[in-house]
Amino acid sequence: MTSLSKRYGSERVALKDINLAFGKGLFGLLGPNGAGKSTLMQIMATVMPPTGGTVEYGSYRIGKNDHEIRRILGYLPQRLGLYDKLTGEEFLNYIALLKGMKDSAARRIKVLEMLERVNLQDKARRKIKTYSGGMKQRIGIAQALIGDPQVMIVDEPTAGLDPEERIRFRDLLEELGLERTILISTHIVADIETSCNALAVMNKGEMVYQGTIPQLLKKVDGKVWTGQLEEGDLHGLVNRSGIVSRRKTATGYDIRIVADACPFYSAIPAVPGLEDAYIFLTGSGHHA
Ligand SMILES: Nc1ncnc2c1ncn2[C@@H]1O[C@H](COP(=O)(O)OP(=O)(O)OP(=O)(O)O)[C@@H](O)[C@H]1O
Repeated sequence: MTSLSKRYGSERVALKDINLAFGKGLFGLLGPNGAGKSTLMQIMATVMPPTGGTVEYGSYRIGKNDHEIRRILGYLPQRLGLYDKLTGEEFLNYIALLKGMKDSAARRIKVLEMLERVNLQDKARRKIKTYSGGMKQRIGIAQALIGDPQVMIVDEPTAGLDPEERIRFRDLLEELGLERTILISTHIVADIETSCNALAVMNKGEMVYQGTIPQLLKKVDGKVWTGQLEEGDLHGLVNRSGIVSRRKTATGYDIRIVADACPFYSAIPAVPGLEDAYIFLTGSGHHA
């Protein structure tokens, strides 16, 4: 994508001059709420036109070849309207029909294959309203997979999932990423830390980083500190938006913070992690 931009009305700029490229595998799009991730994904999924710039899938271009693009694309939006009264199997059958699979026998085979792929074959005949959050997300992935897309766009898929479901879902995406391009957006660093090699970080409509995780970690080398602060000293801290974590102790706080120089007298350098780099780029730390 080249020089992509999006304005809502005349005032709100949701995307500013975004340039991004990706190949096969899992690609993470990380950013705080309101960064513009959903806007970017909706444009990529041909759901909404950009105000400027271009998006290309090989030789196809958004706005010109939308029909062709939709055939190679699977999309799981942030809020997928699921038909609660349908069973998982009925829902997938309906989506397959919408995607143009007219032959009912072929459709049935496809639906069963998808249910197995996301490990919901045992729940196929249960109504979606009885599904857990994780199961709903997996049926969401199954619907996106019908048509065997080369590219999948998955918007904040782990929101509202418990830790166990989150890991299971991450494993599923990792497996699916072996065969195709998957773009996954999240504001939770742990969602992409172990599974994505390449990532982009967005903040306030701008792309503030694009590259690999090891390259990103190098940016914060020597800038991460840990130490204890007395209760009253916390508010005197200059770079509070750099606070990565803050844990209350009997006498004050255990602090982890990103700062160019030693932020307080007892702070010692720490080995950087992705969360530190994310706070460094977006300044979305725990404002004390
Ligand atoms: N339909 C809309 N009309 C006006 N402004 C919008 C619209 N949709 C999004 N925005 C604004 O555009 C900006 C980017 O929103 P977007 O939903 O793309 O961010 P996000 O990174 O996906 O965050 P979230 O995870 O909270 O959805 C925000 O300031 C948001 O308020």
